[in-house]
Amino acid sequence: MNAKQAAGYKAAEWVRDGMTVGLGTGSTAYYAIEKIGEMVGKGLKIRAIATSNASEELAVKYGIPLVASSEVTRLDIAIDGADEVDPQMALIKGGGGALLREKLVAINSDRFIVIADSGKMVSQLGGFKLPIEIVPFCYEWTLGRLQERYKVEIEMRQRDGQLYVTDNGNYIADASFGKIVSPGELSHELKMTTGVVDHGLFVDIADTVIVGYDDGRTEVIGKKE
Ligand SMILES: O=C(CO)[C@H](O)[C@H](O)COP(=O)(O)O
Repeated sequence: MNAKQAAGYKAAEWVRDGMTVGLGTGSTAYYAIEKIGEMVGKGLKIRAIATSNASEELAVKYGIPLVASSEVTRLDIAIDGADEVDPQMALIKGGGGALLREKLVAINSDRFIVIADSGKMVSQLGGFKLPIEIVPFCYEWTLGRLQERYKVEIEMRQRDGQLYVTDNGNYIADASFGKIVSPGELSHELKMTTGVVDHGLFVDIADTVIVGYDDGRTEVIGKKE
């Protein structure tokens, strides 16, 4: 068992009969979805909302019943990966481009469990490029305003030589902050920038972090039991 698998499988222990579950995106969330699928196969009764088209496909593959957002007011639990986790459980997410749906699902869940291999734990956020989701209309102006304001390298994410397009039809700009001194302030400021839809800073959202290690051990850190 690898570190991501250990964390993903451990998180599935919090999923109980009758719950509505948010399914994250990425290679760590993959293992949680796989395990939950196995539990559903053995009779667990849940409904789920996926944070990306890719995770929705996985849920279908593993036989996890999906529910429309119109039928749900709140989720019981959401389980998702992260690119960086600091000691206050603030996160950088969005390496896989799903940050907007991930944040929507996380903030509408009674419990948000982050699953991460130990390499994601950092003393200060910012080593990983911060993904910022921006609208395609006049995106060059939004990019320019961000570069002017923060004076750090910010580049448009590309895939196959084209601008990367999110599941929501937006673009992503990746910002190399290096060190983020005040994640809360930056989060608020970015959110106030016209043209920015959302960004990958998740501050005061995570309830629990499950850290996975290469030897298969896990460590549970958190505000909630
Ligand atoms: O935020 C995400 C996707 O938008 C992922 O959760 C994050 O990038 C971590 O991915 P992985 O588990 O593959 O390392």
